Amino acid sequence: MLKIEALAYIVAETRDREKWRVFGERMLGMQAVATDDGLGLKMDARDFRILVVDGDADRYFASGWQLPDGSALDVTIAELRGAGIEVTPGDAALAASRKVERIAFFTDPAGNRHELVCGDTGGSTPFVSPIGVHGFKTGAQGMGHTVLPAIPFEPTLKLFHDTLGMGLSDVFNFKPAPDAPNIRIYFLHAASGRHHSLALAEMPNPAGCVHVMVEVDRLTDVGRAYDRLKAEGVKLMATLGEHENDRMTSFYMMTPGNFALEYGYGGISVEPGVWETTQTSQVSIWGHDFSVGFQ
Ligand SMILES: Cc1ccc(O)c(O)c1CC[C@@H]1C(=O)CC[C@]2(C)C(=O)CC[C@@H]12
Ligand SMILES: [Fe+2]
Repeated sequence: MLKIEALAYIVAETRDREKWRVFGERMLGMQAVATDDGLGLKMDARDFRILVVDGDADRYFASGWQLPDGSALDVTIAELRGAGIEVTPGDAALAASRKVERIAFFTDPAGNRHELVCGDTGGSTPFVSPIGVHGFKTGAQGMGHTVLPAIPFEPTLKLFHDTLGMGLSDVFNFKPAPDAPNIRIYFLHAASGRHHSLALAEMPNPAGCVHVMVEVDRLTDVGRAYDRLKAEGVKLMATLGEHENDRMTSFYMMTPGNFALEYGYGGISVEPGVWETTQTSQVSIWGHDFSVGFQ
């Protein structure tokens, strides 16, 4: 049974918090806040949606998944254990770090760390962007989506689709070159109906994440962010474009965590249990030139 509501937060590890602070405020337009054990980037009333903690590498660390309450968390833990996944209850220090009532974590077959959480113990001060971004589209649909490396693909998909019950919104058999083998990218929704909260990509990634997507509530703020790239010295990974599957208008940039971030507007929602899986035939209906990322 699908209990996961949304991607609540992501955690990155860093050797240089200051780089993330400048990137978060000046490039993304989020609010930097000091937390007990890291740097938080605030996108809405929640204390943070991106948490940056100290580590010995600059990479993605974990995905935080929202459960509605403690009993949903217990059920989800039991389902994972029933499928042979080892789940560890988090202690009070970990719950305090993430500002949640309860937390448990597990590693998927591809080696990605996931945190299951319920309850928000942080504050609820309104979001005010330091550079005038109007707002991020979060709420019940969470902070956005994450695309994780998924090799081996089948058991990783099985965990999220069969065991956790996330719905398959769209499947993509991506051909990087005309004669190259297919790379599967499968897009999964949670209960709140964001077109995808998670995508599993059949490709390795040394930083632990292919990209994270955040959505603003005005197209103007995507355009303004695009304009800021050069001044902030941020590397463009894909030009502006609109995806065929979720109709998101976005561009991609590199983060201080060595994974990409998609900054978008206007993605569609799906109705869980009703939506029938689509098969996308192209990355985008216009734009999204990924070749710039390799220059
Ligand atoms: C195809 C697609 C639909 C909706 C999305 O939100 C979305 O991020 C994507 C693109 C996924 C994918 C990626 O992130 C890594 C680089 C990829 C493999 C490409 O080179 C094209 C498609 C890209
Ligand atoms: Fe994306």
